[in-house]
Amino acid sequence: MGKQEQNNGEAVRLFETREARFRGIYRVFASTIMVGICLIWFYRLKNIIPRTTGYHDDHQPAEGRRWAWIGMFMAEVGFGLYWIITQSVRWSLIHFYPFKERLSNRYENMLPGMDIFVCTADPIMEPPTLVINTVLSAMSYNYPPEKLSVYVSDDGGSEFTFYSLLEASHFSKRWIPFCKRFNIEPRAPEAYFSQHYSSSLQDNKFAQEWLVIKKLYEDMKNRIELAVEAGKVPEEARKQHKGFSEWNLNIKKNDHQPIVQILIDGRDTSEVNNEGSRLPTLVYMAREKRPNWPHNFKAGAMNALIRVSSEITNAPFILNLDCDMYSNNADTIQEILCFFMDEKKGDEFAFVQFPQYYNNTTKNDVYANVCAAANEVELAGVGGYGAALYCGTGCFHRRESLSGEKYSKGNRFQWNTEAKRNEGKSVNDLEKSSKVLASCCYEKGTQWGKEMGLMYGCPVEDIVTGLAIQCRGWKSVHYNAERKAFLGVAPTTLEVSLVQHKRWSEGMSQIFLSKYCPFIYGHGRIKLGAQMGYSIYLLWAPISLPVLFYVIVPSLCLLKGISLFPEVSSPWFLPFAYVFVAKNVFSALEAMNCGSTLKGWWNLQRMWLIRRTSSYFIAFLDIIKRKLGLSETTFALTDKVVTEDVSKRYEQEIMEFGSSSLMFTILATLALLNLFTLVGGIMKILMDFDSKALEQLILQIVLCGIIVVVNFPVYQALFIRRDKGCIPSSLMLKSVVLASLLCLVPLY
Ligand SMILES: O=c1ccn([C@@H]2O[C@H](COP(=O)(O)OP(=O)(O)O[C@H]3O[C@H](CO)[C@@H](O)[C@H](O)[C@H]3O)[C@@H](O)[C@H]2O)c(=O)[nH]1
Ligand SMILES: [Mn+2]
Repeated sequence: MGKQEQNNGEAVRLFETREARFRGIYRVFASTIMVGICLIWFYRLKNIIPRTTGYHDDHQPAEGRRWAWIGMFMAEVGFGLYWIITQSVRWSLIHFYPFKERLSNRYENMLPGMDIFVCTADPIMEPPTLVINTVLSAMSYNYPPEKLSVYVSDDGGSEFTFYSLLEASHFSKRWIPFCKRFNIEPRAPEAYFSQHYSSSLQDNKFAQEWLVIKKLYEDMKNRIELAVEAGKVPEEARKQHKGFSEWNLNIKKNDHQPIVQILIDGRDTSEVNNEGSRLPTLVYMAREKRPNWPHNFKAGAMNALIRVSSEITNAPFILNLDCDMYSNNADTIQEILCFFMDEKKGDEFAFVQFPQYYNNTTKNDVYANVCAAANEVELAGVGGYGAALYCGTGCFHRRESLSGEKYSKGNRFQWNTEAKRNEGKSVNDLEKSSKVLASCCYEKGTQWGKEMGLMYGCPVEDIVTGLAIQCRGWKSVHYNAERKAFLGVAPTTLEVSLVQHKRWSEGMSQIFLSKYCPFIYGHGRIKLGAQMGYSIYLLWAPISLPVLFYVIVPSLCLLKGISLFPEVSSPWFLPFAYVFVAKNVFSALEAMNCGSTLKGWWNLQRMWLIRRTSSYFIAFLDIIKRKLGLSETTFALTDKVVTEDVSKRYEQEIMEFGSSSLMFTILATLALLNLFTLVGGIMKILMDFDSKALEQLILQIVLCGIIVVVNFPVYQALFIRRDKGCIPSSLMLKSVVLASLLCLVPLY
């Protein structure tokens, strides 16, 4: 390598990009589907006022059929256009590969500072032990500790979170040297100790140490859990740190003064770990909250963190983590610096986003949390246009771009390779000046939340902020590392998963309808492919409408004997069959190529249907309400703790219903409707011995049949299961009544 470096005269790149394989073949294949879609549209248009010949000549309700037909056409136009949009990301897929050895050779002693932000919001839904696991994994990166700082934002304003951080700061003195000496992974103790067992240890010295550290961890965990249970931090711990005095006033989650406490001051050379090497800085922050000040949820927390960290360490790079996501690879920082520090392209990059993976996914991923193809194809594809989406966690930012600066060509960034020293300022001084930055009124009259920092007013602050950064001229990277860089906690019940998707789809479609619509705001600023790529996500909510139509109307028409598709013997049958089969076979192959199982793909199809008909549809209604000024932005936090009963069912991949939310009513009603119409429709044909009808209705029977098969777990939860996760009988009654009423709707 060194030789080549000399020969070329110019520096060797720190990363490379590679085009995905088989792109040519894919383009041909995609074109055939496009032809199929056009044929379908043409067929619908050509037959828009259907001739009244053939089957049901005299008694087929013509008007009803006409409207159903127009609806089908519109739904298919919707699907087709959406499909076209999803092609943007597959058309020119690019992958990134960093060379971290080259980075180490070249910049060993010139590495920049790194500030790591961890957000938490509620000590019950996000237990303090979860938070400190993330914090400990971040503190033990293979990175010079004097350049590393971890900031925790606690929107719960909880003494217990503070207490557990204090405990973690002590434990880190043993944990970090242990991690580094034996080079263990992952460096979140909970995950590490649950994956490795002492019996498998070969090395004696390691085994001894292992047992000691494990004991230390468990003792610490017990102390924290006991304190939470007792509702009181032990007195002797309270005496250890002045910071506890902040809670003397008996503060409330949504009403308290700003709190900033530096638990470990990285400048302090006496703050050393067990082996005498330095420790990373560790800061606790709970920004000021007052009932009449909007706090803007996570975006508000992140902006306060940006300011507070600029006062204390001001590192040029920032890693943003949610408290439920630990680092799974201790070398990640070196890898992403290959992008940022590349001599040729590095200065363009605002952020590097890693895909979200989880440490609690089951084999077939029953709630389709991972969606391998989305990570490896779709998100990577948008990244191929230089516009990877910012997904809120597992993302490394350049401080300038996150704070709102525009990109300007030729602007070469010089950063201090030493962390900000703040000579002469004591910890107390720093805490005092930081508190001002974390107060409610600090942002008044500033650009924070608009042009600076993360943007306010949207439940997906991350996506809209990333888009705004790109529209200021920056590029971003989607990097799917070979060893997963971060692992988070995925929802383990259907309801939590649907609530999360509702927040996402609502937030994203809000962006589409706002001035930040990628086709308008992004026009001329980001590539057309990137605008389309964004829209795959921003159109989640409206795509629920054609899906709902397709799930309800063809089935109802089947029951009434109204044919909406060409008959089997007609040549027009072919485009329908081809598009449907080819698209699904391809998506299954793509998913399996990305590491999903066939059953995992099947589960994804089910979740696809469930989300679109429930979460996305309700989100769509809420967006309309919001446009009419009837509702405000909220952020429904996802619960990270479940009872043992529930988590057992999750392990067994049994779907968890068990509550009577509106989403489940919709879901059960649609499932029953399709069951009724399928049975009713087939019986009618059989009783009439009507082979012509069978031929005309076969596609509807297939469609309805597939919906029924997909919904199998719903019927199980309605009629067969008796555990706590089944559908309550009140909801069952409600949905039976609703589905029957729908079946009675006359179609004239
Ligand atoms: O008022 C709030 C609400 C949330 N959070 C934090 O935001 C993070 C994400 O919340 P979570 O309930 O876990 O939501 P998810 O759906 O898992 O989050 C995904 O979607 C969010 C946008 O909707 C992004 O912000 C997240 O990074 C992304 O992981 C967590 O660390 C929370 O502690 C706050 O700090 N303050
Ligand atoms: Mn989360």
